[in-house]
Amino acid sequence: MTPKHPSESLTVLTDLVLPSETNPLNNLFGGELLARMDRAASIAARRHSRRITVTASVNHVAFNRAIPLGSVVTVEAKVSRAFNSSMEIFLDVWIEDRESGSRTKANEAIYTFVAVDETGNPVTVPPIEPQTELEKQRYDAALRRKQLSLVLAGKMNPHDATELKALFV
Ligand SMILES: CCCCCCCCCCCCCCCC(=O)SCCNC(=O)CCNC(=O)[C@H](O)C(C)(C)COP(=O)(O)OP(=O)(O)OC[C@H]1O[C@@H](n2cnc3c(N)ncnc32)[C@H](O)[C@@H]1OP(=O)(O)O
Repeated sequence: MTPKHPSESLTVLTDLVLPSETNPLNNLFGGELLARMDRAASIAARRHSRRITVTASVNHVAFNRAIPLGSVVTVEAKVSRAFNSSMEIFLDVWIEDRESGSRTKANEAIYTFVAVDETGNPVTVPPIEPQTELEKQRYDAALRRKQLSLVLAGKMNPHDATELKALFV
């Protein structure tokens, strides 16, 4: 399969925070943000694989900054690494200052999607070739994160997690 660049899967979703989407502190409800990120990641995974894709795991979410009611929120999703049938999607979440238009990073997350056929069986996806420095950093660390996710899910024996173990020796 011909390799693709992360930029080919770039997905940008911009939307407002409405009252029905907030918690009692008038900030964006965490589950609403998870859903927005899931939608963006799903589209990025489809753009990379051109297949049906399903969420296999939410590997990391950092709610670093509360997002107030009325904010303009942009979720950016890109495939950071493709394995056999699975893809790691890196998400960056930005909020926009109403007056200056400047953007502040609010959150980030990492999701794993798997490409499947019409019967739900995993299928192979194209490899990825990172271009920018950030894309290369995210690509390099992705195997470690995949192994951690599989170990935590009880799908990999920690003894086989070579990349993960290398962190501690
Ligand atoms: C009349 C209508 C007809 C319509 C017909 C057409 C449909 C029209 C399009 C609709 C589109 C809808 C899209 C909906 C999208 C959702 O709504 S997703 C909803 C939430 N997600 C789900 O329901 C997924 C449920 N889980 C699964 O289906 C299976 O567990 C999975 C994810 C396919 C994995 O299956 P598996 O048997 O574990 O397969 P396995 O070969 O062991 O693993 C596959 C890959 O996943 C990786 N993996 C598995 N678990 C993990 C983990 N925890 N962490 C990291 N990696 C993992 C493996 O390492 C492996 O990676 P590769 O080495 O191949 O790269």
